[in-house]
Amino acid sequence: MPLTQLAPSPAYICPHDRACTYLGQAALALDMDPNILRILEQPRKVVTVSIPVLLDNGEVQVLAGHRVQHCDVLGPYKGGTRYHPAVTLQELSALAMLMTWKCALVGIPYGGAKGGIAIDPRLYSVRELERITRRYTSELIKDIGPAIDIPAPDIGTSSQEMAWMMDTYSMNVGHAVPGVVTGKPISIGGSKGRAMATGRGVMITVREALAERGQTLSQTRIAIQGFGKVGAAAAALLHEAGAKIIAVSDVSGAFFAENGLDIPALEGYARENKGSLAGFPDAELITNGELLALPCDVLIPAALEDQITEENADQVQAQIVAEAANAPVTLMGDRLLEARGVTVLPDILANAGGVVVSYLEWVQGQSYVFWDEERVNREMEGLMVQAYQRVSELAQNRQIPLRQAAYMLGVGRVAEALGDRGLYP
Ligand SMILES: NC(=O)c1ccc[n+]([C@@H]2O[C@H](COP(=O)([O-])OP(=O)(O)OC[C@H]3O[C@@H](n4cnc5c(N)ncnc54)[C@H](OP(=O)(O)O)[C@@H]3O)[C@@H](O)[C@H]2O)c1
Ligand SMILES: N[C@@H](CCC(=O)O)C(=O)O
Repeated sequence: MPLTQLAPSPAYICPHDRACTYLGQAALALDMDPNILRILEQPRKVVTVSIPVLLDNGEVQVLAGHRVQHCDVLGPYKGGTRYHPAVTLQELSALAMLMTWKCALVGIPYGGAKGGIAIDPRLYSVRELERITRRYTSELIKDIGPAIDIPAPDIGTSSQEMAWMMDTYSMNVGHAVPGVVTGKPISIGGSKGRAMATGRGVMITVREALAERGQTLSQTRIAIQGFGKVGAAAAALLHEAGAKIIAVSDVSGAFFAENGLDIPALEGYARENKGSLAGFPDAELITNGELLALPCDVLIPAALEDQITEENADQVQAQIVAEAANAPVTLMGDRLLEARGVTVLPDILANAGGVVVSYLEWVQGQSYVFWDEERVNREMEGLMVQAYQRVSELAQNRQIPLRQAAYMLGVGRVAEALGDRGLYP
């Protein structure tokens, strides 16, 4: 297919087609060999396994577990494991591709992957979740490993699932293999700083974007959708840096305070309330949709995909949208924001702090040396600032959006490596 046929079209709406559209744009701008493009459009391996799980009531439920491995040209596949009812192979395929560009953009030697199971983890007991995770890991035993594919947390999973995965893998091979997952507890080789890493990376990219406009985080008004591992960490660090967090949300709704929320109070409330913000008293309850349209300087979607679309992009009042979530803006939403002059900090840049510290965790584990948190944060900040500056410089030189610049850098690095390794082994 000629490259010109891959120009963006509103018909490309599903997550995988959207990812391919951005890839196609980058390929055109890079004048990339069409054979390389054909290879990069498809995942290299898609694994679906059957997971029979014994429920606490004695019934057996059979779940489908997936792992999509997009590209391992630069190193082992890398990416999160998602437990969420909306998980589909097509979604994982798009998210795996994003991981490839993300790792390449920040210059870490990984490819891209994503795995998941279409369940709502809140409907299962801890023991059921353990059985699901262990069986999922056993079924994937030949497809994961420190030199093959290294899972990490994503929506609905945490350091606990990573500990079960590490233990199951280790039992299968007969010795402890901490490097098979990242985002694991510190007691079994996790890294200091990993829990806050994605939120810290978001804070750093927002800070850099503001600095380019001659602004600082202090008193900047920020709305954050999602108060999970990423959203809550971003809120805490931005609040600490002096920003005014005027709204945060979870599935129960959004919580707004014109003069700024008390983020430590929200964190404490969520901790006491099984992670939920439902019923938080010291804020006005609004909807997640209303949060996206609040007058603010920076909007941070940190929950699910497809939150800013052609339906609501016109209502966004922020001047900067920082994609803490993966793919929170649809293709048409992105075009509308761009047309209105809103700066979008793309997911593969803005949320890369998590995988950067995953890499640092893996490096520490491989070398049996563990760093203090200050060192981890410093190393991560160096890679994030460097990536931001390269993306911003290319965007300014070419007069293109930051997303296109980020894709050109990420895709370009992978394409170069693919060409150097040889296309037709
Ligand atoms: N974890 C990482 O290291 C990492 C790194 C890079 C990117 N990301 C991306 O960041 C995003 C969030 O991941 P996470 O790890 O923070 O997941 P998480 O810990 O499971 O948190 C997800 C958050 O989103 C909220 N949410 C879910 N559905 C929602 C809805 N319909 N409307 C509003 N809020 C909703 C959840 O609320 P409830 O708690 O009430 O369900 C929760 O606050 C994902 O796109 C993920 O791929 C994660
Ligand atoms: N799930 C996260 C983290 C991946 C990792 O650390 O491997 C992401 O989307 O970037």
